[in-house]
Amino acid sequence: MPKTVKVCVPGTTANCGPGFDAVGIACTIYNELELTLNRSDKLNIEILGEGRGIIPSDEQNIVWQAVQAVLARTGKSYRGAHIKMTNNVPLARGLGSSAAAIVAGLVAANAAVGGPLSKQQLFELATEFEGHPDNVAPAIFGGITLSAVYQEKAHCLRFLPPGVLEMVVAIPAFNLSTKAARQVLPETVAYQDAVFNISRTALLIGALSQGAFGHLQCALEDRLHQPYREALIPGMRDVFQAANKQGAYGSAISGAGPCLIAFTQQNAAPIGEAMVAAFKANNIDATYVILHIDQAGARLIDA
Ligand SMILES: Nc1ncnc2c1ncn2[C@@H]1O[C@H](COP(=O)(O)OP(=O)(O)O)[C@@H](O)[C@H]1O
Ligand SMILES: N[C@@H](CCOP(=O)(O)O)C(=O)O
Repeated sequence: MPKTVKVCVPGTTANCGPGFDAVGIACTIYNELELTLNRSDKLNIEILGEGRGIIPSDEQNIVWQAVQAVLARTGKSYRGAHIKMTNNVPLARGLGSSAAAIVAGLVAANAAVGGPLSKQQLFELATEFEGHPDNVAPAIFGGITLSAVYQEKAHCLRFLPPGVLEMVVAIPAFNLSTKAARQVLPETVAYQDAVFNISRTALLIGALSQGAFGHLQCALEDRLHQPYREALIPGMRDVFQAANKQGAYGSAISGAGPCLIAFTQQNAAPIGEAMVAAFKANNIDATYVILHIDQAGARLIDA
């Protein structure tokens, strides 16, 4: 009887303002994946929840491609599988659905063949797949992650802030693929803008690691991606202002957008409602969710 493995992987919010392609946070919104490898040559992919009817259910599926990458790396060969995914992370909204899918495939395949690869090896594979480490790092390790690629190897440090930090995410009713949101970015930036972002990123990590959240208003400022992506997210500045007016510490684009995220320790629901109303005033329907930091990252659960 082929063994079924089941994994749970968090969605993630990347960048956190100035930390473009480097900072990420695992969030309490999850996708689940069941994987059963078999000796047939039939690939059967069942998709429930977000992405049903949209995500490819053949060899093009990135979960299956991630599974194949682990099999190739570990010298195993299976052409048949049953994959069942139950997705809560919305697609192409800036909450790391592609990273969650890749990490789910890697972690499940590794477990299915006896767990030969370490978390660090899975992180390196995941970074190659995704092209940037900031979503896959928190999806694998949980918490707040700082990552960089050095000599073709992905490095990551993870920490948790002291105190409870709530994340209010306004989810507008339109998609924005990360690819499209990267295409609007310039090839080069001004020296002053680079310096501006270095100071904000340094302050951001200090504020998050020390629980000095009062610095977030300044620390979430960014000049490397948000100004260029603003045109793709109608009402962005109004939504930030609405959240801040309700007492949020600060706000940013979640990942490549279009979700916008506000950080707070109180008043989360009024902040979410104000963000939705500000989107509405710009003719954009939206909903909101209140998320916390997922501490564990991708994990095996009982099948
Ligand atoms: N569970 C999944 N299984 C397979 N592919 C997925 C899954 N979730 C997302 N994807 C792929 O990732 C794409 C979205 O990735 P991306 O544009 O990076 O946005 P984000 O990661 O912010 O949600 C989807 O259009 C789809 O092709
Ligand atoms: N650093 C990336 C993050 C993309 O995150 P996603 O959740 O939108 O996939 C970028 O800003 O392009």
